[in-house]
Amino acid sequence: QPGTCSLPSLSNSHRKDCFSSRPLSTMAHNINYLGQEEAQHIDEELFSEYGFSVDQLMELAGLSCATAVTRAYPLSSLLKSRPSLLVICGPGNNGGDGLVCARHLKLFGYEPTVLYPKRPNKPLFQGLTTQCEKMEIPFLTEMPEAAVIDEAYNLVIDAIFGFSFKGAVREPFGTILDALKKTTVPIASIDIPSGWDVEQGSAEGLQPDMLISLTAPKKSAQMFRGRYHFLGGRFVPPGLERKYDLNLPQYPGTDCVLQL
Ligand SMILES: NC(=O)C1=CN([C@@H]2O[C@H](COP(=O)(O)OP(=O)(O)OC[C@H]3O[C@@H](n4cnc5c(N)ncnc54)[C@H](O)[C@@H]3O)[C@@H](O)[C@H]2O)[C@@H](O)CC1
Ligand SMILES: [K+]
Repeated sequence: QPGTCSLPSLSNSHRKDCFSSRPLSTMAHNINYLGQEEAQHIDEELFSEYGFSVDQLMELAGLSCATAVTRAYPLSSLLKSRPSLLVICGPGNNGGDGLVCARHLKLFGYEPTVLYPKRPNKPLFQGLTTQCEKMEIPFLTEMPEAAVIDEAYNLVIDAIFGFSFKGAVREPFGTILDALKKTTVPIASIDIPSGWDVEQGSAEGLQPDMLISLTAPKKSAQMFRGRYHFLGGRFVPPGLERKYDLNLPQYPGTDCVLQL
């Protein structure tokens, strides 16, 4: 039931139930869940051997995320009178995906607001920020408290950390993740639920309602217990898919996302 706001139960028994009842499509497909290094190697090869640029893939990744959000939380299903969303962007490429996603969601009729506390001093991210500003997307200067988020937004998009996250969370993101853990509005995580170990996940971490895996799911996606798991980033060349034995399911028609 798209758009309802109850969070999934987190009990261990529930976890097992969910795991064994994963949709047949994913199990039958035997998708290769990537380790952290594998994901980083694929990333490097896309640029070095396959001739892509970062901004090209980021655009496709962010568009996939925005499209997946429209599938799981269509405008008509949102509970608040305004279609408000909070997009929280981190300091790396996952944050860049978030900025692209925010821009497309605005074009799709949503009202995103962005929090972007650590901005890399690189033309790519400066350009993406300018594009959002020109799209009249407001930027917050500080993280709202959990109660304020619950009051103001229908959904939080977590674009804080992706597959390069390692170690203990450094500020200001520790405070941001703590506030997010207290919110009750659904969270949609881009690529990895932020703060999760890329391979092991995190039982005490965020429990997003939605996960959008890009290129291929990472190992921690097996611990995802939310309602919606989508695959996006439909740009993998066949040679790369064979080399890493990705065994990706087929995207329907011309779609840029696939629900797993
Ligand atoms: N190859 C692919 O498939 C693509 C990947 N893209 C995105 O790129 C992401 C990976 O991007 P990056 O490699 O830039 O890395 P991330 O965006 O995962 O994060 C790296 C940033 O987080 C910081 N960081 C890492 N650990 C931290 C910690 N413990 N506390 C605080 N800060 C920490 C790093 O200093 C760095 O600034 C993917 O998850 C995906 O979202 C897309 O943009 C394009 C296609
Ligand atoms: K994330």
